[in-house]
Amino acid sequence: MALTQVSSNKCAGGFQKVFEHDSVELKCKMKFAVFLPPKAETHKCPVLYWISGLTCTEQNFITKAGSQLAAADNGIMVVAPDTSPRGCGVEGEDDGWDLGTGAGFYVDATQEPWKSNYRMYSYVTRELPKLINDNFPADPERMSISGHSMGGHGALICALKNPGKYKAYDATVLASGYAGPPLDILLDQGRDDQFLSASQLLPDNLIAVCSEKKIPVVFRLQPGYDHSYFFIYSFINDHIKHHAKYLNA
Ligand SMILES: N[C@@H](CCC(=O)N[C@@H](CS)C(=O)NCC(=O)O)C(=O)O
Repeated sequence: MALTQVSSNKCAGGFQKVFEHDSVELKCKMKFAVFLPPKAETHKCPVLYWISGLTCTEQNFITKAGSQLAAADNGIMVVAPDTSPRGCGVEGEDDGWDLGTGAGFYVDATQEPWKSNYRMYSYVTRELPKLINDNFPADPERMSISGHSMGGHGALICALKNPGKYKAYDATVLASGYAGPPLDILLDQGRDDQFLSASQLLPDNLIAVCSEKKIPVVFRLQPGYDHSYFFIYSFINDHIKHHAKYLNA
């Protein structure tokens, strides 16, 4: 599958790049960002997939989260795709900010008019990893997944539906039916997150299930922080290190 380079910037000793390609699953052009640490010049590297939240593109994480220095230090490639198909002309896809364009929810839609394009689950778990493994110095045996908000939920459903595929987990939803290899969840939540006070995020449910199932979870309620990338920027180093512990083991 042909990749077109959209941009390339030297960053943290490596390169922050963006590529475009024709997606088979989504039937449209898709962009994704890839950070290549200096180590990738000479070695195969593990890959951390980051999936973003509502309204994001491949740009939000790479321009706002400040992940590149920690990824360079730990020799980790970071792949951040767009959050939905775009420009497919699906009826209703631009009617609201929380469904459709910029809001693909990392699921494979089953109903018309969504089902032929809105296949973000297959895109992030199959098409994109194959593309990365075929075109970059990636070690296909060492991948993990993390995300924010819609992407935090997406990261956990990808992990739970593919036991053993991802080496580390970092998400905000229930793990009650999980029966795969051990999980180790690091969960940061801003105490002043506007979606938390609107009861749209339910970290207490995750904590309850994890204690019941004896799944290790470190939950940190961070005073004063909201839902924004300023919050992500503040704690991304801990999350990169958390993933590196497993990816570089
Ligand atoms: N409804 C608001 C909120 C959207 C929002 O908070 N999106 C989060 C993910 S759920 C985000 O990462 N926004 C992009 C950014 O802050 O760069 C909007 O449309 O701007």
